[in-house]
Amino acid sequence: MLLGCIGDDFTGSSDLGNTLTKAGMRVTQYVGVPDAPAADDVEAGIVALKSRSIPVADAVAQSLAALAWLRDQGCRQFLFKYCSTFDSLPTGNIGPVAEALADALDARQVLVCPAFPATGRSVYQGHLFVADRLLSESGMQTHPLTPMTDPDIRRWLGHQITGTVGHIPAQVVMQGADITRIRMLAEDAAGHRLLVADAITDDDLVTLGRAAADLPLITGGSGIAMGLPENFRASGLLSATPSGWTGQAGPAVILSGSCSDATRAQVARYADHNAAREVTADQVMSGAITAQALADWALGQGGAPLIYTSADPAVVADAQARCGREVVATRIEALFADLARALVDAGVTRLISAGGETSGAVVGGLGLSALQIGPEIAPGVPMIRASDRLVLALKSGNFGGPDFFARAVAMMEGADA
Ligand SMILES: Nc1ncnc2c1ncn2[C@@H]1O[C@H](COP(=O)(O)OP(=O)(O)O)[C@@H](O)[C@H]1O
Ligand SMILES: O=C(O)[C@@H](O)C(=O)COP(=O)(O)O
Repeated sequence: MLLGCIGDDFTGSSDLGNTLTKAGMRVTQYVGVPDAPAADDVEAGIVALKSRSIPVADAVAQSLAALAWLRDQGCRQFLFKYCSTFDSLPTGNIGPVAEALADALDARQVLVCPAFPATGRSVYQGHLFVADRLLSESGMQTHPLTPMTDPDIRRWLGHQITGTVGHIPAQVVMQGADITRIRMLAEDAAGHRLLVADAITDDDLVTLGRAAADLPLITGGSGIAMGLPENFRASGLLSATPSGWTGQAGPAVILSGSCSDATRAQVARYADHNAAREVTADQVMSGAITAQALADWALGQGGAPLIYTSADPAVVADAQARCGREVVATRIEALFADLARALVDAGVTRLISAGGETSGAVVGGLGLSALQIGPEIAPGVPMIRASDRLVLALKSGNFGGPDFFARAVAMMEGADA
């Protein structure tokens, strides 16, 4: 294994897997820290954690355990993947995990770059944009778990870390990898270890990847990985043969716990023409609905039914105010975990899950350990083979076009979308 990656959620990890696979690496995504060695042919291993919204100390401990396992697999470089919308609280986990990994690796210059231009995320003057909106006006300011109310990534990260934050401006990145490296050294000399890097285009990300060829630790969204495979290829370290992929026939079900604007639009579009069942937070909290009852409903429908808790920000806020943010989230996620297990036990072979925390619960509920990353359904969302009879898609809340669910159902069967 060459590149060792730690993802702070499951959709994010598969997004990273997608970037690395498209750039020609053989990628496996692991569900938590494995207790056995990796297969010999894995070139990039991604340990997917569910550490985005857990207490800081737990996120640090789990990330260090993942790092230790990846080091044991012989990795030469490490990447910490978080969300392209920098999902974290001001007291949150990205900074402390990055600092702990940097300490463990003795890393002096650590890039921090959530940019992912293919999905509209760019970083300019240290500020994160989603398309033409600042992060704090993009819808992310009402995220159920990590409301992003400040678009200045340097300031947000500064709340989280013990050290100081440096900056690599776009004007530097655009001058190429050598000038970028010189700026990184200057930031290091000024005492900054975590360096927020601007990136507006894929070319900027490739430049940053080239500039980071010798760095032990890189952090960011999946975009920051774009330039890394080429560094390994240029050193003659990558195998030329891509791994094969086949689709999966059989029953399909869609589960959606994401409340993002994009997912709610996808839910509305899909529900217009397909069997769809909404589950409310109150039904989950009161126990009025069970996973088995929902599985029975889904299995009785034709086509690929959708079960969703996705709701408007006001509805979510109301449930959280009455029951507590974490309690509601935990109960809904537990329902999705039980539901996923019941569906797969009953013969479902294609499962699509929308939402990072939701997908973590789904994959956890299925008791999976290693996932093969396949072709892309939409930017940031690959198909994933979980076993010889189960194919998954783990969709980030914000990703995919309005017809994502129908497209995923078709592509996962092996049909053209
Ligand atoms: N109706 C609802 N009320 C309150 N919380 C909800 C509701 N539906 C989903 N949630 C919770 O909101 C969170 C959504 O996060 P996630 O699945 O990561 O989606 P995203 O990818 O959009 O961030 C989950 O913890 C989920 O359980
Ligand atoms: O970087 C991204 O935007 C995604 O890969 C990601 O991390 C997904 O997180 P969710 O939006 O919570 O699904």
